[in-house]
Parts: sequence; C-alpha cells; structure tokens
Amino acid sequence: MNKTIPGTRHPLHGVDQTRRIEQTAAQALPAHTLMQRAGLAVARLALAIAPHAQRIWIACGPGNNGGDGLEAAIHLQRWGKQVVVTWLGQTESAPADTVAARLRLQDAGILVESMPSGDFDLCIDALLGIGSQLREPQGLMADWIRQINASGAPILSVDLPTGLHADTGQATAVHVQASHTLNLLTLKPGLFTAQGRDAAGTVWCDTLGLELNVLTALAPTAYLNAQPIKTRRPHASHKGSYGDVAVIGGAHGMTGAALLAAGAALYAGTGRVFVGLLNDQSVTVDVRHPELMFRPIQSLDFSAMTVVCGCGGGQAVQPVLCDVLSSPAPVVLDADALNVIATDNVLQTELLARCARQAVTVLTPHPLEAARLLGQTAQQVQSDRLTAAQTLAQRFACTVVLKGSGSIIASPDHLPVINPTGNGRLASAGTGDVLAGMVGAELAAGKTGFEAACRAVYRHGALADTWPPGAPLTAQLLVLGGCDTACR
Ligand SMILES: NC(=O)C1=CN([C@@H]2O[C@H](COP(=O)(O)OP(=O)(O)OC[C@H]3O[C@@H](n4cnc5c(N)ncnc54)[C@H](O)[C@@H]3O)[C@@H](O)[C@H]2O)[C@@H](O)CC1
Ligand SMILES: Nc1ncnc2c1ncn2[C@@H]1O[C@H](COP(=O)(O)OP(=O)(O)O)[C@@H](O)[C@H]1O
Ligand SMILES: [K+]
Repeated sequence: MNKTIPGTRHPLHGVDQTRRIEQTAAQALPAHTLMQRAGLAVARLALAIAPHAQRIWIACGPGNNGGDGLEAAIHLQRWGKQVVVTWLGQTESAPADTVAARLRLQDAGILVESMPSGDFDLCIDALLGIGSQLREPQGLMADWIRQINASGAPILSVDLPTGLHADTGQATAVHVQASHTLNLLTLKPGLFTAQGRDAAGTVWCDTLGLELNVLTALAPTAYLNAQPIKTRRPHASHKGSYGDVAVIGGAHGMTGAALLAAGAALYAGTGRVFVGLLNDQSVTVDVRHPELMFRPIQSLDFSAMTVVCGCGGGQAVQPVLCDVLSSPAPVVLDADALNVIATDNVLQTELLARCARQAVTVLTPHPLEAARLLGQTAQQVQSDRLTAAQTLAQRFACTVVLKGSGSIIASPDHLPVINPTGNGRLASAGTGDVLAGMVGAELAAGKTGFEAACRAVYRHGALADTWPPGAPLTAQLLVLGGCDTACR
C-alpha cells in the first residue's frame, strides 16, 4: 500500500478500465481472493491512521464496496477492536463476493447492527465505490453519510468517498468527506479534480497484489502531472537563449492583468519580455519591473517571439487577434482572447487554420471560458472536466489547460494530465494571468505546447502549496515567488 506521492506521474484509471483490470486479476486467483485482500488492506490502513481507535464503525453498502468493509471488520475485530458493522445489503441480492464475506463475518461471530449508536474513534465508509451512480443517496444511505461526516472521528473511505464519481470527481449533494481514501487496484481520476480533492482527503492506493503487466496492459484514462525536471542554465548562454515573450492585453482599467502575465514570464526566466497594451494610456515603464519593455502593438514582430494574448484584453483584443492567430509564433490564448474567439466564427476559423498548420497554441480557459467556447454552461463543463478539456483540445487541435481544482491539461496527441498541485488560495483575481505568463516562458524556452502547459501548471500550483501558512497570497506575490521554482 502506498500513499500517493505528489509529483509522480501516476496512471489514473476510470471505472471501465478498473472493471476490466479487476476481471483479469480475479480470473487468475481463487474465488473471493481480491475482496479478502481489499478487506485486509482497509484494516491495515485503519490501524495506521488511527492506531489507538477502539470503537470503529464500518458502514457497508449493498455491493462489493460493502463487501470490502465486511472483510475489514473481521480483521479489525481479530486485532482487538470493537467493531460496529451496519450493512445495507441483503444476502439474497448481494454480489457473490459480498455474500461470501457476509458468511465469514457471521463465522467470526460479528453481528450486523441495524443502526450505529454511540461515539466512534474511526468511521470506515464502505457504502459505495465504483458502482456508485450519480443519483442522490436516500434513506439510510443518506442518514449514514451524514452521521459519518458529523462523527468528528477520522473517516477512511474504501476505494472512493461515497457519493463521489470515480471518473469525473462530481459529487452528489450528500457525500462523504473523508480524511483518507484507500483506492483499490487503481487510482481513480475523480479523486484529483472537481470535488474530488475536497472529498477524498489523503489518497492511498493498494494494487492488491496485481501483476504489473495486468495494470499496464490497458492505457490509463489520464495521468497525474509530474514534477517538472529542473534544467540548469548553461554557462555559455545569453538572454537570446531564453526567448522573447510579448504580452498583449491590458485594455482600459485592466493594465494590471497584462503586467502580471509579463512579470510572471520574466520571473520564470524569459530572456526579454515586451508588453503591448490595448489601452491608449501611455504607460512606458513598470517601476517595480523596469526590465519590461513597453511597445506599440503594431511594432511587435510576432514572428520572432512567443505571444501571450488576452490577459485583461476586454473587447479591445478583437482587432489584434487576427494578426496573432495568423502568426507563426507560439501563442498562449487566455481570458478575453478566448471570450472573443467564442463569439467570432471568423476567429475560430483562424484558430483552426493555425492549429492545422501546427503552430504551437495553448488555450488556458477557466470553466466559464471553456463553456463559452464549447457552447455549454460552466456547470456542464465542471460535471466532466476531463471530457470538456479533451473535447476542446480535439476541436481546436491544440493544447488546452482547463483551470480550477485539479487543472486538466489536454491535447489531441497525449493522454490528459490532471494537475495535483495548487489549492484554494489560488482562487483570487489575477492568478490566471500569472499562469499564462508562466506558460509563455516555457514556450519561449522551446518547450512544446503540452510540455509547457504541464510544467507551468505544476509550478504555479506548487508555489501556492509551499506558500507560508498565514501569509497573504496575491497574484503579484505569486509573480515574485515564481523565481523560486523557475528551472533556469
Ligand atoms: N469484486 C471484487 O473482487 C472486488 C471489488 N472491489 C470493490 O467493489 C467495489 C465495486 O463494487 P460494485 O460494483 O458492487 O459497486 P458498489 O459497491 O460501489 O455499488 C453498487 C451498489 O450500490 C447501489 N448504488 C449505486 N449508486 C447508488 C446510489 N447513488 N444510492 C444508493 N445505492 C446506490 C447499486 O444499486 C449496487 O447495489 C469497488 O469500488 C471496490 O470497493 C475491490 O475490493 C476489488 C475486488
Ligand atoms: N482550488 C484551487 N485549486 C487549485 N488551483 C486553483 C484553485 N482555484 C483557482 N486555482 C487556479 O488559479 C488560477 C485562477 O485563474 P483564473 O480563474 O483565470 O483567474 P484570473 O482570471 O483572475 O487570473 C488558475 O490557474 C486555477 O487553476
Ligand atoms: K466508499
């Protein structure tokens, strides 16, 4: 059993692949073995996270997730714990492995209680796993979820927090909020995006003795984003070795967005950073960042630089988008560049043409921007973030970063990646502009669109994860912190 190590490129498997893996694994083993191994793994982790727990409630559901809970109860009782087992299943209708576990529970002399009573030192949520359907839990199931959440005890969820969907990270209104989740056989993508991060707590995985070739025979659904490898700056290098970035944005009243993106590109190691403002104010210097060079947009040579376009762009970005899209420059399209493209068929055709000639392009929408591009609502995007990001990447044939909790990086040529870094402290104005600048810096240094997006998104989130507790975290401070993680 392993704690999920942050920064490792773990494969993630959805429900369909997990079921196929489970079938292959089960066929090679005596009947009920996998569930017995699952129960033992749950019991072991229970001891590890709550070694002094005496009274343990194991809430078991009607399917095989419940069976895992019954198996765990047998071990915990054997190890001297007082187990309280409640079960929503029936021997006549439960799956075969679970019926076998129920009989073993009986043989061990453990009674199934109709209701949990008293206080508990640990709750084990074995109500629903990958068989969970996105319908609101009712009756006893809903009552027990609420009781688990209100118990005040550590909560260990078996395979998934009940109510969370394994593929999407969408949760029913009533769902378990675990302190630990033990994934069985495979890590599931839904734990790392949308509501998954909040529901799952610390994620563990036990592959139940699975042969590696069974796991690797199927392509995963996605990967967890890996920590980027740091590269040293060669001694014999100069500013031209690290590329130029031009930030186009900052319409009237939104200059700050362009400056944030430009500052982020600078601190992430770009050789030279230019700013083309979309307002008629004659800003010629940013005194905090005198390295930035301000230029009229028409004077910028897009053929020789990476362009980050749209940060604080407003509608004013529209007239320059045609030139940006038709240029050979690697381009990051953010914020209002995306909003304008979403409403303009001509620009959409330009974007498609650009991607067809394989000009490097990264779109960095938040869920509402993605929804506008897809003609959906933000809620629809959030209900299946992996699919939304992949659909956008396919539609425009380029790299897409769907931002938010568990940002998704998708491209037509790669399996999608879910980013494990970042936290709610990033949810403040301007942090997306900082990300756009960081992606621009990676492109200017010669990375592909997908690599640049993966590296920048990881670093951006890691900055927030290592930020001193209690210290304010604003977009501008994030810019300044960017030099800590820049590779070059
Ligand atoms: N069979 C085996 O050998 C193994 C099974 N495993 C466990 O089995 C789980 C999958 O088991 P199942 O396929 O039986 O699925 P689950 O046990 O996750 O759920 C299926 C049951 O829950 C009910 N249900 C689904 N959604 C509901 C909702 N919203 N409200 C109320 N009831 C709902 C279904 O009608 C069905 O009875 C895994 O998550 C894992 O915990 C693992 O232990 C690996 C080995
Ligand atoms: N809860 C969270 N966990 C991880 N990252 C987050 C979270 N909330 C916001 N972020 C990140 O913060 C940034 C916000 O970007 P965006 O919504 O475009 O804001 P703005 O337009 O104000 O800059 C994105 O990179 C997003 O992924
Ligand atoms: K569960």
